[in-house]
Amino acid sequence: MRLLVVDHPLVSHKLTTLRDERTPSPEFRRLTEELVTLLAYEATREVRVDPVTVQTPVAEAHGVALRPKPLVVPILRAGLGMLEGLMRLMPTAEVGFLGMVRNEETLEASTYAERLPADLSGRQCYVLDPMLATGGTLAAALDFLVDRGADHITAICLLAAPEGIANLEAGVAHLDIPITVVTAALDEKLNEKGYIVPGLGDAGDRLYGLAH
Ligand SMILES: O=P(O)(O)OC[C@H]1O[C@H](OP(=O)(O)OP(=O)(O)O)[C@H](O)[C@@H]1O
Ligand SMILES: O=c1cc[nH]c(=O)[nH]1
Ligand SMILES: [Mg+2]
Repeated sequence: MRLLVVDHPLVSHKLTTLRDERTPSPEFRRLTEELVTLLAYEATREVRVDPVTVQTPVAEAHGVALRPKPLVVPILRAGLGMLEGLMRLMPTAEVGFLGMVRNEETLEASTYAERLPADLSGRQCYVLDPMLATGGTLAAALDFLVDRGADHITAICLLAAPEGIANLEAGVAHLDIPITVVTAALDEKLNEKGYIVPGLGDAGDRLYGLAH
C-alpha cells in the first residue's frame, strides 16, 4: 500500500478552515468539494487512458481519452460530500455506492447499502471517504471491491490517523493489487472514542447535520 500526503499550501489553508469548529455546514460542504478536487489532481496520476487522435483546425493531434471509465465509490454518508469535487475532474466516470457505518462503541464497521456493478473485473476504482480513523471502514470497502474484481484502487481521504494507516496496511496485505491512499494530512492520533486528533469532528454530522 502506498500513502501520499499532499503537501500544498492551498490544501493546508482549506483544511485549516475545515477543521475550525466555527465553520458552518454550507462552507464545510463547499471546502470539502474544493479539497477533493485538489487531492484528485494527485490521486488520478495513474488513471487509465487510451491514445486517441483529434483534428485541430491546423493538423492532427495525438492525445488521450479517459478509458475505460473509472468507477468512483463514495462511502455514505460522509463520502457523498466528496463526490462532486471528484466528478468535476472526471465527469465521465461511473459512480457506485457503499453505505457503511461504524458502531460508536465497538468501532466495527458494517455495510447497510450497496449499489455497485456485480463485476468489477479490470476496473480502476476511486474510493471516497473523508475520515480514515481506525481504518476498519476502508479495509472492509476495499475487500468488497477486490472481491468483485477491482484491480487498481485509490482511496481519497481528507484526514488519516497513523493507527488507521497501520491497521489498513495490515488489513489489505493479502490483496494482490496496487492500493494507494491519498490524504490532505496525517494527524497525530486517535482518541479513546476513535476520533481523529486534532481531526475535524464527525465529518458526516458536519456535512449533513446530526444523525441521531
Ligand atoms: O476508520 P474508521 O474507524 O472505520 O472510521 C471512519 C468512518 O467513520 C465515519 O463514518 P460514520 O460511521 O460516522 O458514518 P457517516 O459517514 O454516516 O457519518 C467516516 O465517514 C468513515 O466512514
Ligand atoms: O474523527 C473521526 C473519526 C471517524 N469518523 C469521523 O467522522 N471523524
Ligand atoms: Mg459519522
